[in-house]
Amino acid sequence: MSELSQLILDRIRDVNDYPKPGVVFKDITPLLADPQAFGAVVDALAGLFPGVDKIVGIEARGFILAAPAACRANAGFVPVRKKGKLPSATLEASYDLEYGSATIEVHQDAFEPGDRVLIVDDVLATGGTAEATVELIRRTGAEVVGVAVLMELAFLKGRERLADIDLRALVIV
Ligand SMILES: O=P(O)(O)OC[C@H]1O[C@H](OP(=O)(O)OP(=O)(O)O)[C@H](O)[C@@H]1O
Ligand SMILES: Nc1ncnc2[nH]cnc12
Repeated sequence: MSELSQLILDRIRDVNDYPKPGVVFKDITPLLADPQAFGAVVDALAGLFPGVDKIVGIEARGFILAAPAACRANAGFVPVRKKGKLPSATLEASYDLEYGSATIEVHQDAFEPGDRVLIVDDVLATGGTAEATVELIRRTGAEVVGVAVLMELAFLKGRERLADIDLRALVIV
């Protein structure tokens, strides 16, 4: 196992039965509290897909990783937010995730024509959130070059829902 993988795994805490019975929640707050680990993760995410124009972060935990990664990669940051939070005209998509359902939005004018876009999030579980985000970005006319996550929960098979996407995870459990 790589040094980075170990650094990450040692700083993600399992919380049983949160937010619902049966769910093992991957709590990234210990990792975020460690500046060396946080910095290494941001650097790694920013380096996975060189040359992207925009990095999209998904509210809320995705913002924590995607915004510094965008800065580091010299790319623009675009927020995908839960419904009702973006002030200008939006596109929206609804989806199910491991423990619920939600509707997300992006500003219609968030991308330039032909923008190459990377989606960054903390956890890929069922893949519902990432799949809906890919759909949203494609509807704007921009190109999704990949999805980069800190942690993939392989047993939930989210990767199968993103068959046409270059999906990279810093750790897979
Ligand atoms: O692969 P999926 O089953 O779709 O689950 C993954 C999503 O779930 C979490 O977000 P959540 O909606 O809990 O929002 P939060 O970031 O505000 O905690 C996580 O940050 C991912 O975005
Ligand atoms: N098990 C889990 N832990 C943390 N975030 C998640 N998002 C979806 N499933 C999750």
